[in-house]
Amino acid sequence: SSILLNIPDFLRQKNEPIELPSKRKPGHQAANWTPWTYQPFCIEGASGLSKKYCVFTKHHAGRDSMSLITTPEVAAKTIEYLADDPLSIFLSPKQKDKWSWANRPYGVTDIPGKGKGVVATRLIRKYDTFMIDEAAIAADIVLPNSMTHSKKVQLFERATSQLINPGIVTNLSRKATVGGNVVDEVMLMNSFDTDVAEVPHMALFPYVARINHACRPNAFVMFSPSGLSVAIKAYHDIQPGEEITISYVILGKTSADRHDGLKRWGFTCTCDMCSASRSEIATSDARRKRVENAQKEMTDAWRTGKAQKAIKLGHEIIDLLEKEGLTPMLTEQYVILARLYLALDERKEAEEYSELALEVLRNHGFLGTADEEWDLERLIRSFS
Ligand SMILES: C[S@@+](CC[C@H](N)C(=O)[O-])C[C@H]1O[C@@H](n2cnc3c(N)ncnc32)[C@H](O)[C@@H]1O
Repeated sequence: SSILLNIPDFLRQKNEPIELPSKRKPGHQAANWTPWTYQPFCIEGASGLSKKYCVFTKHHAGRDSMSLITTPEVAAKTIEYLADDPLSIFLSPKQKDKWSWANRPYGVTDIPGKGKGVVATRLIRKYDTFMIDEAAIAADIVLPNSMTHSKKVQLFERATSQLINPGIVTNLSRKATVGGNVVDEVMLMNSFDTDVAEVPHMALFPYVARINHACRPNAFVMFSPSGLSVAIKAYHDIQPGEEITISYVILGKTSADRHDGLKRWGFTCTCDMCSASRSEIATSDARRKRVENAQKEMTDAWRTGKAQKAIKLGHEIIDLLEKEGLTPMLTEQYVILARLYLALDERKEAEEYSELALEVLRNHGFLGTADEEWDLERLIRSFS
């Protein structure tokens, strides 16, 4: 078998009840698997893949505890992030003072046709950060393909059972029957793609996992540098009673592409845009297709020295994005226009578009929480 021997398991007599590996006792001399709470439990990948994947659990990390299913290399790189305080990452000192985990402006409730969902219980203001969450489980994305099903299930079950509160994960299963498993019923339908130590992982954020998808969402997800915590921010004012939604797929896609992107989540989307009339969907798709084509034309025009044409296309794209309500996608266009104007030595226009880009970026929280100085040059440098 390619399962690496786990000594405590190996020594266990047949029929002996399965026990979790012993936890480090407080004050006890640290074992060599520090800082993890349990001895890492490892399984090799499929034959031909030399990588081994292990479960690394840490209690009192994240919300209460966190399990990573990843390579020892990635696990080693995440150690420096385990004590991160997500409030300091996502909130300004003033916002942090006002933050309360108990007094949340939303609740979880049944939503017809979608299972459960999250609904605002108070007014949530445009650009407010109103939910902060930390991964309970994060797993290397190649795992679902590179291993036999039973090995995967073993790793995910171990990752879950070693958490302080496994219910936070298992409660997300929509199956009423017992005998299911975490990977098929919870991870695949509830996790988000995130980079951990620059390696793509799927991460389960138990509170965010209750937020349903909408193609024109009222909120969005921001990841921390470690990829292990997230903040949810409002795109616009959200009224009490309104369902909170995020997009599970990249913004700006046509209905067919959104449909493809949502396949792995295993549901037929019933959001406003998916249930709109054929003609409304066609109008929106036509604009989005035009954005894609105009972006290509703009790049070509720029490459062949037709700066005026590129600028004209840039304005057309901005107009289409505004009509589609795709504000976050405007920043890139503003930056491109700033660069084009700068190249033509039209400094005033360049500054104008740089200001517009910075405003959207700042509002969305992408410039961090500190009052750093940003100007045209720095903006262009960071985007090139
Ligand atoms: C991340 S979970 C969201 C919370 C979930 N509704 C629950 O009850 O736990 C994703 C699942 O919610 C449902 N869902 C999310 N967005 C939906 C939508 N726009 N239309 C229909 N079902 C949706 C699907 O069953 C999907 O697999």
